[in-house]
Amino acid sequence: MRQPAITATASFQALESHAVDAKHWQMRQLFAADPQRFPKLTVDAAGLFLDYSKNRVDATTVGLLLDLARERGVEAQRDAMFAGEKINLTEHRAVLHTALRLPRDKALVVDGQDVVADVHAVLEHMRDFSDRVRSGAWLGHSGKPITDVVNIGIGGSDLGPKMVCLALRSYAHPRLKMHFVSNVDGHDMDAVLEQVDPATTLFIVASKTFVTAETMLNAQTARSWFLRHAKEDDLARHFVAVSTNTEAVKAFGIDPVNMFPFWDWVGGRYSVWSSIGLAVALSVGFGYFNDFLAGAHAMDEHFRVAPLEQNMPVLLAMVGFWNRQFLGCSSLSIAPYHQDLNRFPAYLQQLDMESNGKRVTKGGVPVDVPTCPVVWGECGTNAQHAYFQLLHQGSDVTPIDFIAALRPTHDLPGHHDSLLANCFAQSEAFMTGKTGDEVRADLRAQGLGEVEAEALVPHKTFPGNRPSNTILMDQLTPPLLGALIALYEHKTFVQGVLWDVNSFDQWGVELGKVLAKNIHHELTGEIAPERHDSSTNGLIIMAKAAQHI
Ligand SMILES: O=P(O)(O)OC[C@H]1O[C@H](O)[C@H](O)[C@@H](O)[C@@H]1O
Repeated sequence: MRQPAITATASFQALESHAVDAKHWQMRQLFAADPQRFPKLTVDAAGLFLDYSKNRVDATTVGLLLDLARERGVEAQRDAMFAGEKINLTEHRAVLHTALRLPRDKALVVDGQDVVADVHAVLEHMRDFSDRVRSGAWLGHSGKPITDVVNIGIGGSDLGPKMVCLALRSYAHPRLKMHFVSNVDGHDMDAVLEQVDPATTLFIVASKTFVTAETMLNAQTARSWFLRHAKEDDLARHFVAVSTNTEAVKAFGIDPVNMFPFWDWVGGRYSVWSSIGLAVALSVGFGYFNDFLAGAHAMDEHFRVAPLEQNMPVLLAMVGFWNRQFLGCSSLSIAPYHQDLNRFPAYLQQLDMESNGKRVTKGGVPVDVPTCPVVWGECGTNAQHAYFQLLHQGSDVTPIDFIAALRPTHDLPGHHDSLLANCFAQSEAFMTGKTGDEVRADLRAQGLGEVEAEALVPHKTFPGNRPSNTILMDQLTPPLLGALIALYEHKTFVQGVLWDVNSFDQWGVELGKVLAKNIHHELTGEIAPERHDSSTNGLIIMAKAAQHI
């Protein structure tokens, strides 16, 4: 059913009127006026805690935002996704990453097929394989156990497994070193190959389509390198594939016995829960991988049944929408105060920006409001010493999601309190800021004269009133990491529903791929690069000239 333009809905218009004043509210005053603000604007789900009280919202704002969620059909569309309806309209596909984490005793029939049974059959294969590699029963061609695993994939076939392996570092198998090669830039592969021994290395070629140019070239390079040290017959002990494309896997020379399938209803950026997570299962073991799935399932169940007022993904999405729409925030910064979540901002970039980086509705007309903000970030406290300056005093307001674990997974004394102190202090500073009068008083107390003090006041003033969310968990465990990722998946889904975009295609990546193929022919062949604009022609000519030096 075609949705009306969002600006034409009654709830959006009610929000617009409310925002006239509300967007100027001072959070300092909101906190001072209501001692219950923290308990009112916080929520628990699946082991996670979300504090969204440091946003320019109150209970009325949240109520109006939830009216909008209802009017846009978030609940019905959520149910359609969970039921396996083909909500990815431009590709005529269901969207069922949630089915990848359904327990074995559930059933979900899509196109006459029980997908839960299919999922668990592949999970069994992953369990068996990962157990054998981890125990040392799976041997390389010279009879030695595997010591290094190289995941070759890009986008969703890289960011998920890489981020999760890093995040669950403290659960990793001591013998297995994980490597990830994604870039077509040979330096990426080169840096890994120089560290590994062909006799003890397992390559996972991970690609949903098994046609992605970067992955295919990297896989061929790995294969040629391997065959310089071993025989064709040895390949089966060192190369496995993860894909939906059995024919292409066979054509590459990987025995389908060593292939871990998944399905077209799993989007690349939602695929870490599928066999794309094989690297994770190898690193942390199948038991923890299962716990990771269970944590995501707990968040799924919360998202599916919790009333919108207590629904964490919905609240996170709606507050994000408020900031984007009414405060004009065009970017969102992710600040994990956990070094093991180092790759989480990069993971969220693909999840959010590839899903909702769209400008037309499902019906093909322009969305009449701004859509997905730019998502970016870095771990705290490092980020504080790099770009937090701009977040505190720059001319744009950038909301921040702080993410932290209350307890560390290391036992080094003295670090964790300092980390958390910084995390909480930053959200406090973004909210309260520091007024000119406060700066003035400080400077005078330090003994500065009036002229000198006045000259410094504007530079040392913090506007404050800058929004942030804080997401806390007990420890970064497999289930809580699963819940965290699922939280953001569903947040992305809800925002896609508001904007009425298809969050599950990514046509925007295609044009560059086609043009790169053309230019590649020109760089490597005799074709004169004169079909382009003068800039592109000029760059191609420079590259060709340099290669002939
Ligand atoms: O897994 P693959 O089929 O190799 O795709 C890898 C990636 O490349 C594509 O260009 C898409 O933009 C991503 O959504 C996808 O995750």
